[in-house]
Amino acid sequence: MKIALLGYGKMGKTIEKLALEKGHTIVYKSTSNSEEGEFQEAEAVIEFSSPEAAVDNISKALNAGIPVICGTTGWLEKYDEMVNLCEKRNGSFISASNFSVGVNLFFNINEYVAKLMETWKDYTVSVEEIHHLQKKDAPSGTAITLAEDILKHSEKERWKLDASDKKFLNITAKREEDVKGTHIVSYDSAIDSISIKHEAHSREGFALGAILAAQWLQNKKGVFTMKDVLGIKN
Ligand SMILES: NC(=O)C1=CN([C@@H]2O[C@H](COP(=O)(O)OP(=O)(O)OC[C@H]3O[C@@H](n4cnc5c(N)ncnc54)[C@H](OP(=O)(O)O)[C@@H]3O)[C@@H](O)[C@H]2O)C=CC1
Ligand SMILES: O=C(O)C1=N[C@H](C(=O)O)C[C@H](O)C1
Repeated sequence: MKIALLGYGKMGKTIEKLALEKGHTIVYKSTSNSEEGEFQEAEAVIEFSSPEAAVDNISKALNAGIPVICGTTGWLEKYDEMVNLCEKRNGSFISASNFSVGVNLFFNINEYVAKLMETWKDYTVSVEEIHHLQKKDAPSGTAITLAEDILKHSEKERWKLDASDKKFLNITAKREEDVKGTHIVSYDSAIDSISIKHEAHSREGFALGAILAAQWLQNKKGVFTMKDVLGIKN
């Protein structure tokens, strides 16, 4: 597969290394605004850049008729706009807050636990995420996905970063040296606590998932999720 990397930082470089090991070719890589024509020969665009750059990059790739895998977080208020553009262009698009297999399994575990805990009102649910010091967005995209899945089974109004009011689902975001990505969902009562945790040991899981998604998307049209790629059912 001929891959264009829009965003060539920590993730772009990890994807390049693993893609080359798997026999793919990197035909283009960029750390700034691109013109559509520059990556026209790519069979997949893999976009891991910044919240400010993602929409422009995705739009250019969809307009160029190239399947897009987007891992960038922090731009989701424009997600529907990108879905509409993909449909208009008869394109192919997958965006995920987290491409690792482990986290996508964890999403299902989270929903299962949320359903189970729905009737046990003595427990207060909260989400905590810990990432490296360079991360630009907070809370993480993964924490937002976890919170939104919990909210389907909760009376909380919505999630909120550093919420003290019990009507909100509290998300805490911590930044520590070199943490690749840790997410903890806790249910606390006066008597005890229950928690589930996912901890990434490297960025390879995210990168492998993005390459897998790019391969899976070849010759498919539409907007898909990582659950489609992995065949995970709710
Ligand atoms: N969905 C998932 O599984 C995962 C998602 N992420 C997300 O991916 C994104 C990138 O993460 P990470 O690689 O760690 O971040 P980095 O900061 O290490 O890399 C981002 C790269 O994007 C470049 N960039 C900035 N503007 C543009 C632009 N207009 N076009 C192309 N590239 C641009 C930056 O260049 P410069 O340094 O010159 O500014 C940099 O090379 C983040 O949003 C992060 O949250 C991260 C891991 C997993
Ligand atoms: O910025 C990161 O590093 C990560 N970002 C994603 C997120 O915001 O959830 C995924 C992963 O946790 C690493």
